[in-house]
Amino acid sequence: MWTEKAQAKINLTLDALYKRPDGYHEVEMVMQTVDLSDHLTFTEREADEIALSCTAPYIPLDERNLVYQAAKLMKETFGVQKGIHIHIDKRIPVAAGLAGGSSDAAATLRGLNKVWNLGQSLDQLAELGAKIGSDVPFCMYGGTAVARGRGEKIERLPNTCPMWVVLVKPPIAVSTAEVYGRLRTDEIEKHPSTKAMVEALAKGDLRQICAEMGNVLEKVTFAMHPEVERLKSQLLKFGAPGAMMSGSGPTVFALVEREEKALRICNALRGFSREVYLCRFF
Ligand SMILES: C[C@](O)(CO)[C@H](O)COP(=O)(O)OP(=O)(O)OC[C@H]1O[C@@H](n2ccc(N)nc2=O)[C@H](O)[C@@H]1O
Ligand SMILES: Nc1ncnc2c1ncn2[C@@H]1O[C@H](COP(=O)(O)OP(=O)(O)OP(=O)(O)O)[C@@H](O)[C@H]1O
Repeated sequence: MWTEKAQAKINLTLDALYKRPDGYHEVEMVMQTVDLSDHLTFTEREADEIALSCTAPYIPLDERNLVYQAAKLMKETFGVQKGIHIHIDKRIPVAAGLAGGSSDAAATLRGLNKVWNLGQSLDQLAELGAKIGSDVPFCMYGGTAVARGRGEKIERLPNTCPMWVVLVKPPIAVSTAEVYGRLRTDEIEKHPSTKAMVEALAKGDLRQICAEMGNVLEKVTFAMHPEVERLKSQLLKFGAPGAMMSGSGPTVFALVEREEKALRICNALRGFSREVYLCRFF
């Protein structure tokens, strides 16, 4: 038996430069993992099959699950003729913009690399993970990083100071494909600056980090779901120095330096939302 943690991520910046001929957007994003994680347990089984179980009842346990896809990819790539049972203890909210599925897929590649003794490096696993989804390579490494290309080209950054993060997820699901599909890159008013965010992180200056946050998908998701923008305004109203939507949403997050203040904001938000999480950069 082997266990792996799959960390959630937030986007500190998300910029889309243009739509590529392959349908994906060329992006530039500063990404950060937080200590909110799914726990995956791997148990070898007799029959040469992939079997999944999950604590969340509404998640598919077949080929639609990114964990299944990751296990199948490992079996096919390395010709493994062994069975595996993977249990997902789901703690990351689903379809939230927190890369839950992508991080589970990355954890599956890492886990099976160990269980089946395949000897692959993290870089090799990240390259393989890109076949499953654009966020998987970043999730392979975690920490702080710049992601480019369609998200799969990762430049790792040194760890920054461990800020507190308040996450709030409204009770709606957002399709990443639909949000990107509605984005018009020629109409983007302000592109976030990767360079300025990287400098702010290197200094560990929360005010500056908050000032440099930007996500070009916010406008699209806010237009579809005004309650997401309202939650962001509430985070700011309750005293967060900076707040933004993560990925394609609908989760919004606030960065806070001190734990007491983060707890105060969490408590205030609980009056408006059932899904409020307190975590830290990880
Ligand atoms: C929104 C983010 O989560 C931010 O980190 C990512 O950019 C999306 O990552 P992801 O969910 O792993 O995305 P994928 O599963 O690869 O793609 C889902 C869909 O989003 C759109 N997509 C995704 C990534 C990208 N750079 N450009 C896109 O236009 C495509 O329509 C694609 O079919
Ligand atoms: N292991 C998994 N965990 C969660 N959802 C999964 C998983 N595998 C497949 N899915 C499906 O993928 C969809 C998106 O879920 P996920 O939690 O990965 O979204 P997300 O947090 O928005 O990810 P991203 O930020 O990468 O776009 C859900 O509708 C879910 O049914």
